[in-house]
Amino acid sequence: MSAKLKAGILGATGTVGQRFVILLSNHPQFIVHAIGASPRSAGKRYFDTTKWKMTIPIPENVENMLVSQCKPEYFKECDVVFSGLDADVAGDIEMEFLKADLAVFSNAKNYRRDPSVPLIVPTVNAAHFSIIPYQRKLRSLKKGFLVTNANCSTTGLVVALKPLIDTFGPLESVIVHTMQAISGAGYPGVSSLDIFDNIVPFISGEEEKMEWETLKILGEINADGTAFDLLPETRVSATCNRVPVIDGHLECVSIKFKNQPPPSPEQVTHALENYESIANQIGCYSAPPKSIIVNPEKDRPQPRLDRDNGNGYSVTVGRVRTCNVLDIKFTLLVHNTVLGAAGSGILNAEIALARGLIKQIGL
Ligand SMILES: NC(=O)C1=CN([C@@H]2O[C@H](COP(=O)(O)OP(=O)(O)OC[C@H]3O[C@@H](n4cnc5c(N)ncnc54)[C@H](OP(=O)(O)O)[C@@H]3O)[C@@H](O)[C@H]2O)C=CC1
Ligand SMILES: N[C@@H](CC(=O)OP(=O)(O)O)C(=O)O
Repeated sequence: MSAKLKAGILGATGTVGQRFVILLSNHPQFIVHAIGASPRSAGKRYFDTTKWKMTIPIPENVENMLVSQCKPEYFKECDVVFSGLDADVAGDIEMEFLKADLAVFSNAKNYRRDPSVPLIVPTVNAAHFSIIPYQRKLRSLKKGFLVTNANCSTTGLVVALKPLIDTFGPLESVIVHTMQAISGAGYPGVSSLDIFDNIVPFISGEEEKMEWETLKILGEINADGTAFDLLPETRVSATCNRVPVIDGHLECVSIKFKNQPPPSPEQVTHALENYESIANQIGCYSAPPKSIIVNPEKDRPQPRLDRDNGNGYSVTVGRVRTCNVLDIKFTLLVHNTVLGAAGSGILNAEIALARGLIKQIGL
């Protein structure tokens, strides 16, 4: 395959869409070919209709592109379609794109629980791509498929839990408290009067998503690639808070292992530091050199200082220590719009490409 694959972005004007635009500029395998948003934006130049909130300018190849409606006919030349659509509309639109036999990588929550749709955090459960042949058969697709990535807070959590389960066996319980950035709520999102000088101890639906998605992602796919088995026996309890930070979700995690006695904090640190994901092993362009960075300083990770580690694709862990109630506790940080959203979609597409699942249109 020589030329770059043509990428479409649905919801290109939004918080996640803007991150897609940044991460795809200068990508060696994908080039932005079509962008879509709501009827409010359709027909306008990207520069004119987007409330650009990134700290670097709009890439030149996209600023003058015309935004189209999110209809498959405008994206039929795209080899891959990334969706950063609002969940209120993602369900219907993504299904139309799937029916048009396009390869869709979705950030929205709508299909994460679908039994034939994989929920993939690229540095955790790339093995779940094996459901795609079954999904295609089920829906009579030749080259299209739908892959979802996870809720942003769930993403950070499962990256840290994966090497611990692999090394020390099943977890009995996980208790997590989040401090989530405002960019997680999109734009304009949380009103300044609610979040300035304040913390909001509620994010609608977030705790339920963390508690359920963790079990699908860390569970197994069955031997014939036709179903997911949720992680058995592990109970997850999440409490989610919105804090006045722009990007980067911080999470305080306590865990109890099934096998006793549990590993020491040093053994846990070693397992986290030495974790290598499939995305690394196959040499994906966006895979960070280390999926997990353990920072030994006593007051890290911190959102402003650590969210860009691994270009936003690494999860940073710190404060690994004994828990007096469960076994081990630690703090982690995930960049919510990179690994927690657009970055996962792109890295998932890189893995799908390496696995031969994406067929270039016109070749
Ligand atoms: N922000 C984050 O950290 C994360 C977000 N997600 C998920 O990603 C998705 C996008 O989130 P986010 O970027 O924050 O949201 P935003 O509200 O910032 O952006 C929403 C996007 O959807 C488009 N849109 C709205 N209505 C329609 C419509 N009727 N037809 C077509 N397009 C429409 C908007 O276009 P327009 O500008 O024209 O209105 C905009 O491009 C959501 O499903 C969210 O849950 C997932 C993980 C993390
Ligand atoms: N709810 C997350 C962002 C998000 O949109 O998540 P989801 O894709 O699971 O709906 C946050 O507020 O930080």
